[in-house]
Amino acid sequence: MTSAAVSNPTLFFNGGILQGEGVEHATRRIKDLDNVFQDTKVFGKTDPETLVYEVSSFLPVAEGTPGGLYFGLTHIHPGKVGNEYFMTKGHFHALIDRAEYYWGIKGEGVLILMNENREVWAERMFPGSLHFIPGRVAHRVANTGSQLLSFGASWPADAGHNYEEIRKNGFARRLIDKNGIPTLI
Ligand SMILES: O=P(O)(O)OC[C@H]1O[C@H](O)[C@H](O)[C@@H](O)[C@@H]1O
Ligand SMILES: [Fe+2]
Repeated sequence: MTSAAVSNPTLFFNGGILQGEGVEHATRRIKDLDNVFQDTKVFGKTDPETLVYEVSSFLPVAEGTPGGLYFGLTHIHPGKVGNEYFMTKGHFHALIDRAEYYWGIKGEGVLILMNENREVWAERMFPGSLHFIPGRVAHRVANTGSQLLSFGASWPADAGHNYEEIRKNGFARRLIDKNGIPTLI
């Protein structure tokens, strides 16, 4: 029981699923990830319907609203295309100076970052890890474990996504499984 002034939250994540009014769900399958993985031969032979990651997001204001804040929960399935881990497309923000937080909730992964000079670095992601992604830095997450990787995200509503740059030129380094060890090459 709660008093009139103390209500239940309208959003919650239960067992990793973001629920509430206005929550949107999206899936990314192999067929949606053209130009993401290096091994095009193995990619072409992979079932196009294979689920790679799922994103649920709460977008309370219209995209582009200054001062608005978005929330996302992403689940990346374990798997590889050749020796490269399942990962997100990755993007710069359309308003490139906008920053973002990611944080690890479940599983093991690596956050891959790249600045505008195409310098790449990476941070280990695990339950409780917190990642501040400054503006002007592209970001992508790979699931390096054998379980689902779940992470949260929060970013400004006017940040937008610039996928084109990464789709065309990729990241300057790739994270591969080298004898069982996640390695940036
Ligand atoms: O957009 P991607 O690069 O595919 O990454 C997947 C998603 O990860 C996080 O949840 C981000 O905050 C979302 O904005 C993004 O859409
Ligand atoms: Fe982002």
